[in-house]
Amino acid sequence: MTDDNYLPLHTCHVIEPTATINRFQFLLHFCAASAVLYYHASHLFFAFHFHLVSLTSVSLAFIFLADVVLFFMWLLIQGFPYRPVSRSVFPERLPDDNTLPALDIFIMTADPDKEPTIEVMNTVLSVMAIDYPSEKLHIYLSDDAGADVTLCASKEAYSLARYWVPFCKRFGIAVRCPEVFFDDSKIDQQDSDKEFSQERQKIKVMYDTFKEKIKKLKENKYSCATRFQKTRQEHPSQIEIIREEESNSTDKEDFTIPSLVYVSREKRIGVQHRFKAGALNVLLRVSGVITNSPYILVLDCDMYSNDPSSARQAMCFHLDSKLSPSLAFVQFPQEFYNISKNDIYCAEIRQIFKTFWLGLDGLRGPVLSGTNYFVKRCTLYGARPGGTSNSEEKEISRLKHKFGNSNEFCLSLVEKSSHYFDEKITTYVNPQKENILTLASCDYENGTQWGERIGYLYGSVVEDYFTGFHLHCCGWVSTYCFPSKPAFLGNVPINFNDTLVQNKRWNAGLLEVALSSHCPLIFGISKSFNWALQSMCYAWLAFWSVFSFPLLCYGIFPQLCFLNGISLFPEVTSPCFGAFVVVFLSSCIQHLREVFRSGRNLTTWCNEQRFWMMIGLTGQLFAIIDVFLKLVGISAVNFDLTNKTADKTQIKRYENGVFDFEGCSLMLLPATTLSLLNLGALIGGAWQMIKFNAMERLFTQFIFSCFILALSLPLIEGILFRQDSGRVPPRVAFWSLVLSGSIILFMFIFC
Ligand SMILES: O=c1ccn([C@@H]2O[C@H](COP(=O)(O)OP(=O)(O)O[C@H]3O[C@H](CO)[C@@H](O)[C@H](O)[C@H]3O)[C@@H](O)[C@H]2O)c(=O)[nH]1
Ligand SMILES: [Mn+2]
Repeated sequence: MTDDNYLPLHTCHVIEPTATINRFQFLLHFCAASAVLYYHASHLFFAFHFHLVSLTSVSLAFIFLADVVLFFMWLLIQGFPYRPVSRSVFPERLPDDNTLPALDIFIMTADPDKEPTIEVMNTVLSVMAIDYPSEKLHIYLSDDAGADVTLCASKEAYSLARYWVPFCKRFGIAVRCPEVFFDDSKIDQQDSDKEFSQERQKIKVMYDTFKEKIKKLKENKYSCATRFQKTRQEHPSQIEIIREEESNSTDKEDFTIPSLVYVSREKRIGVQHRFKAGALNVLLRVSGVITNSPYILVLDCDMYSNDPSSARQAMCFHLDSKLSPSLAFVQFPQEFYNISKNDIYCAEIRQIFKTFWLGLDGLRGPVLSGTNYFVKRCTLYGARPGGTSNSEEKEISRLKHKFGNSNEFCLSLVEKSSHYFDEKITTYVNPQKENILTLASCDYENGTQWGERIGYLYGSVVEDYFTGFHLHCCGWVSTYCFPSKPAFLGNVPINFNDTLVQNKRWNAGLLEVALSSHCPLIFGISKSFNWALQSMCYAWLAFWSVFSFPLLCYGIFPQLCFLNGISLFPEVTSPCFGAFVVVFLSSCIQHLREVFRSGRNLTTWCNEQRFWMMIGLTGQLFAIIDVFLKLVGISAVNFDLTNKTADKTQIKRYENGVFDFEGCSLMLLPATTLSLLNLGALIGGAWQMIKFNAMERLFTQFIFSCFILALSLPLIEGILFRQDSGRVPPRVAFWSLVLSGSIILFMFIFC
């Protein structure tokens, strides 16, 4: 092919005029925010001059500190809007199928109660049927619970796949997750093709039987022979290669189906198992000796494949000869199937997936996001971009030092494809089982570099962010593939407590990285301009939880001052007031522009403002406490699994956009207390404002309190007016009433 008729596999362009407007807005906001900081600083100086300790001076001090933190975070966030890009891919230009690389798919599950087996199996079936040569696809299911039901269900799923996969490929089914396909409510067209309808009916019966079997498995009526006495916390490693039987070939038509490997690593009480990162590292090793595909797709168990062409889309980047030598992974957005129209918990994570990652894509690439990414295997083994390894690095004894004492695994590092798997005849030569089981044992990693330099990194419960950051630091880049049809769809928590627990984990994990030796502020910031911006973005995420500090300050001091008729902000008629208005409006407009650009509306804007406030005062605050407790050695930060089940009342409340606080712990207390305090201050302050005719002086604080009240309405309602089980738990309501009441009383008595 000559250069003239070379057709690119993908294109990329900067999103304009957004990028230019963003830069202009930066200048405007910078000036106004500096003026506000100057105003606060000078007032603080005068206040301290007159009274060292008074409500006014203390409040001004905290508001000043809060603004400094906000300003710092605002500076860090500037990398995201600097150069947003959008990409297109052309999978039809890929070389023919037999030159496509092999792909291992990792699916992670950890608890059959919180993660319904049928959903996990739907994920498995959906990826088995993707549009990619079956003999080049290998699916690995990691089961951290070591649950028999998952193993048995996998075998059942495999049997079903022998019909499901050919059916999908023959009729070119658009969504290859059986549950979605057979969900009658989602079928929009009456298909007249008789053969198709007959086949569909036949497979539907099979699928229903399959579901029935799994239900029985769960009820223990249907048993599957087990060899071990197992519990979730303690079980030996177990690996089963579920593969195609040579017989029965008449049913299978011309299609082979991908292999499925069930992996449950060893677990022992008292031994750290490193959560998802630990499970991923086991899969890396086990798959290394079985199939050793050069690319890996990682999926959470609830993320089914919604577009069978996703692997080919990803290959448009990985197979581009220019980009490929430095490309570590292709990230797809996380999108969700069970989000309600209201999306009160902002589960869409719009800002991350619809704005920030587009921005990072224009720098060195998006953050590794846990699921929906296609990573190049060797990058996880510590390889450097474009680097050729010297012969020393290929010496098995040296490799063992880093990678552990397995001949098989170390051989897999130097050989292109594993000797256990013969690609031509697509059957496994049965690997020596003992050797593979060792790779999944608790002790294998002792004394090796796994988790520190190799594989997924330990040390943070956001193993994805941490590992991706490490890859970027090693010089790799990533790309963001955001097709209009969602490539994968997952499940979001639909009550406030689950959302809170999830957000707390993310924030704690990010803060762990911020406080580690890998702090993005130190790491890599001086390499180049793009790198500096990229590191700032990483740092913004790492320090995300510090937003709780300005939120606490703004939730306490303006209210206390308003209650006492003290003014914290300039009068409406003063020229300084303008700077405050510009800062406030500019940040609102920036946010609104983002929301509209993501195809969302004013409701999303309100929801995000409210959610930001609520999480800042709960999840983020407790994340800081969690990390602090870890630092002083009192407790560890845990990976609390997100619940993926819900009952009917919960679903109904969620669909109706009603906040569901059921099950919330005292973690909710700061948010509820401050919302009541704001309500009290608003009433008391407004009364004072009228009585002393201080409209002009206190107007800003009045408006500010009204704004907070509007944001905190669901909390107020949940404490004071609701009776259903989704209200704020009585224990939390009681304590927040006591606390906010005492603060207000204290103010009346002593100030
Ligand atoms: O010890 C564990 C804990 C979790 N998981 C699996 O990890 C996945 C993600 O867990 P989930 O509870 O669904 O967490 P989320 O908060 O929804 O996950 C987000 O955040 C995680 C980091 O905290 C990332 O790993 C995920 O990919 C990302 O979707 C699930 O498939 C789990 O089965 C394990 O395999 N072992
Ligand atoms: Mn999840």
